[in-house]
Amino acid sequence: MAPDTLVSEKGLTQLESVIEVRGLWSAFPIPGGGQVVVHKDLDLTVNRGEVLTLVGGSGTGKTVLLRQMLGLNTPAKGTVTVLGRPVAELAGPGAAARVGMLFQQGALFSAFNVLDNIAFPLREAKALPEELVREAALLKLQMVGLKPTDAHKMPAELSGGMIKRVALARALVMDPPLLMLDEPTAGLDPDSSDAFCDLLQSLHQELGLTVVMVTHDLDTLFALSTRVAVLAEQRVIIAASVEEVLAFDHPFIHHFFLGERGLRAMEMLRDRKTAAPRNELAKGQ
Ligand SMILES: Nc1ncnc2c1ncn2[C@@H]1O[C@H](COP(=O)(O)OP(=O)(O)OP(=O)(O)O)[C@@H](O)[C@H]1O
Repeated sequence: MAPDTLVSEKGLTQLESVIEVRGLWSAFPIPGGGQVVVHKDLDLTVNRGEVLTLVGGSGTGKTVLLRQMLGLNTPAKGTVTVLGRPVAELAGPGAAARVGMLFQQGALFSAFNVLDNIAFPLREAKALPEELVREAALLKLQMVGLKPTDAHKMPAELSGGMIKRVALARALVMDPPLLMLDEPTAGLDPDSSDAFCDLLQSLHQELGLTVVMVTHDLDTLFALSTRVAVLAEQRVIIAASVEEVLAFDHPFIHHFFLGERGLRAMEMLRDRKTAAPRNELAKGQ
């Protein structure tokens, strides 16, 4: 069976790809001459409605791959297509309507209050009158579990979990179909991390989002991923279900998943399989 097909109740269904990375080479010049090649002939497909998690050792190029999928880095060779168009077209006006990005540090504007941070992409697009901009931003504020009374708080007054929620509301303010998350739960305590995972999962289901995520956190990976792509040897060595990835024989996979914390997370996965499935959308793909 082709990798991008699955058998549904209705028969064989072709999955719709949202991102296609083909033959990608990413390289950076080294001071004094030469270059470091991060990706070499890398292929990856992201399908509509999935939560695809990128994992790999430090320096394997996860962030560079996310940046390539946002059009922020330029391929040395190969192509990146997002929503059927060359990724270079993503940059510039209207980009936030196509892809929402949650950066690792939240990256809020410290001089703007919560509401103005959320409203920023809408104001920049100059597509709506001010009244509607405020209304849309307030709606997203509530969607991420914040209260209207939080609207006028400044970033310095917020907890780590609240900063992530504001950054998420801002990433979603233009209703993009595609969301990229770089270490979404990094820096959060376990309770805030679980709460943020639950929020991401319910938004993924309610909004039908396609999500690409980089994370080192196995709890987050197991809670959210419908597929996992492993970066090693300058390419994606496997992109498959968690179970298939676990069965794949590679030193990084052994180290990452089968160490002490990996075994704990796998127990979680087993518990999850015996309980009601958390991700209905993943099932319906
Ligand atoms: N702008 C740049 N100039 C030069 N080298 C870069 C640049 N951006 C990334 N690199 C190099 O590319 C490699 C991959 O970096 P990247 O940040 O994507 O790794 P990563 O897999 O996300 O790592 P980590 O898990 O540690 O965050 C690293 O060797 C990094 O030094």
